[in-house]
Amino acid sequence: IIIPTLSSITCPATKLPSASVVRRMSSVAVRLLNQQEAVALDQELFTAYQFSVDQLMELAGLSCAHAIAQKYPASTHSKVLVACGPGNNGGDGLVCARHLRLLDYTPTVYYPKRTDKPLFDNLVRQCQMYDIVVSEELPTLLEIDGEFQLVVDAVFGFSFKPPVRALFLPVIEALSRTKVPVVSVDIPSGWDVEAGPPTEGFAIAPQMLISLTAPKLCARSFRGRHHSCSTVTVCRSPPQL
Ligand SMILES: NC(=O)C1=CN([C@@H]2O[C@H](COP(=O)(O)OP(=O)(O)OC[C@H]3O[C@@H](n4cnc5c(N)ncnc54)[C@H](O)[C@@H]3O)[C@@H](O)[C@H]2O)[C@H](O)CC1
Ligand SMILES: [K+]
Repeated sequence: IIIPTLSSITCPATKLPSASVVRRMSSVAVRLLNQQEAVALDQELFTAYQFSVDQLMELAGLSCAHAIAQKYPASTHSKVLVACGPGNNGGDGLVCARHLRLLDYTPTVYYPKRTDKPLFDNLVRQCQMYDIVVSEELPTLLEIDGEFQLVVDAVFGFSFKPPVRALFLPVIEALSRTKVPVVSVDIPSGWDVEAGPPTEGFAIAPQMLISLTAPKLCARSFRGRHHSCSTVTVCRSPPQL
């Protein structure tokens, strides 16, 4: 298996407007990463490049918030539910919520399984300092549909291994059934990182996918409207925020 290094990934002009463009570009410029490659690339950022997890997470969450603001302005989509999982994808969600708040949104964070590490404690604290409610209670489907205008799916990223464990089944079901547009961070949660959506049970169908660093193989199955690729950590050109 050839693990791509940062220098071997050809970065497109930072934004990929639609899934069809991603698929067309995949043969030309964008390598869709398998799970092992995604993990290896992340490790390379931590080791060879000596980025800290805090740095990468801040960039990931910041670029997600700005990508969201481009497609779903606060004037029409201010009430946002941010669903955060137990790993770094959830951390991206916590950072994203904070930056959405700074962009005039009113995010609420659903965070059912806190990670007992200072980084995550601090991210929660920062959300609370920005008056963001962080809750372990999942709003009902009626509440999501009635009270929110956008959902950010930051439950699972590239380390997810199916099937979804019990604690997270309700959120995956709610995000699959809601009428509110869903924006998935890096991977639509519950999807196999390579094979795509599950063939049984509930499958999230996001309207927007924000791929971090490089799209993963499951992006081939993305049928939503907006595919944004945040390459801030690997491209020389500045992010289009
Ligand atoms: N490269 C970048 O630009 C950066 C990406 N980041 C984000 O980090 C995630 C990957 O994070 P990681 O902690 O490795 O994994 P996940 O968030 O996907 O989740 C791991 C977490 O989930 C649990 N889990 C796994 N499978 C299941 C399951 N079937 N049911 C329930 N729970 C499950 C597992 O036990 C862990 O607790 C990447 O996608 C980006 O979003 C970073 O921010 C750094 C920069
Ligand atoms: K996700």
